[in-house]
Amino acid sequence: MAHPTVPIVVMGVAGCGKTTVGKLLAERLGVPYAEADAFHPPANREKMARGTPLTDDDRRPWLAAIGARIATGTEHGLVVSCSALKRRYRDVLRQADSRTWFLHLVIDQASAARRVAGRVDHFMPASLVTSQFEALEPLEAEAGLTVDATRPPAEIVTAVLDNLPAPAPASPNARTARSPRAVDVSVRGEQYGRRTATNRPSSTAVRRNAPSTQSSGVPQQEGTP
Ligand SMILES: Nc1ncnc2c1ncn2[C@@H]1O[C@H](COP(=O)(O)OP(=O)(O)O)[C@@H](O)[C@H]1O
Ligand SMILES: O=C(O)[C@H](O)[C@@H](O)[C@H](O)[C@H](O)COP(=O)(O)O
Repeated sequence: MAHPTVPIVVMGVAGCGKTTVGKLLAERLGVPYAEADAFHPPANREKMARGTPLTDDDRRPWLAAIGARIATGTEHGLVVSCSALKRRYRDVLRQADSRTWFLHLVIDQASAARRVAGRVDHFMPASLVTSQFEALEPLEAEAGLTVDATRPPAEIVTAVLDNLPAPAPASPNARTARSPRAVDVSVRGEQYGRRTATNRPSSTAVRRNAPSTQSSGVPQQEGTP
């Protein structure tokens, strides 16, 4: 059965697992999944395939298209992958629906490069991973969750399900709905701030981002428990 949610954007640098985790999360929620790569104009994909990073101007139509998809997805829920590397890119997506909630999959550069290099049939070369980290502005004081991307995908999805805000009713006012309330959750048993009865501790390294909190997560190495 479909589990209606706020629009969820799975964000982070290339190779962090946006597609892998996003698809699994959408499946668990029973909501549609949209892949950000499908929204790139062909010129963007060709540029990246040549090993040239995209500029803000290159990303503008891509973000607008993803925003348009978010704006039409409020009724049935949506999980969309989008690197959304800079805060102002995320602002574009929040403008589409102010309830938009971000899952930042945090990964170290070596692991991301290894994953991208190991991927076959994908236009993104590993040489672009450095530029992705240069552009990255981590999710901070924004509605969402920061999770260690080297945890198993199923564990990451469980952490999301544990922390996802209840959706405001889908309505014509959805675009002006308030953002979820600011709450922190524990990180590997350590208390990083307030917790409420609705937030169960999770064994996955997570941080719930919110407008009044700072994130300071330390990503774990691939394969660590
Ligand atoms: N949590 C994870 N643990 C181990 N490997 C992963 C994980 N998430 C993704 N991968 C692998 O890393 C590679 C990149 O994942 P992908 O989902 O394509 O990332 P992105 O969409 O962010 O570029 C793929 O080979 C995928 O199988
Ligand atoms: O903004 C960008 O520079 C690109 O959109 C980039 O962030 C994205 O990562 C590529 O589309 C590769 O796709 P993957 O993230 O799936 O590797």
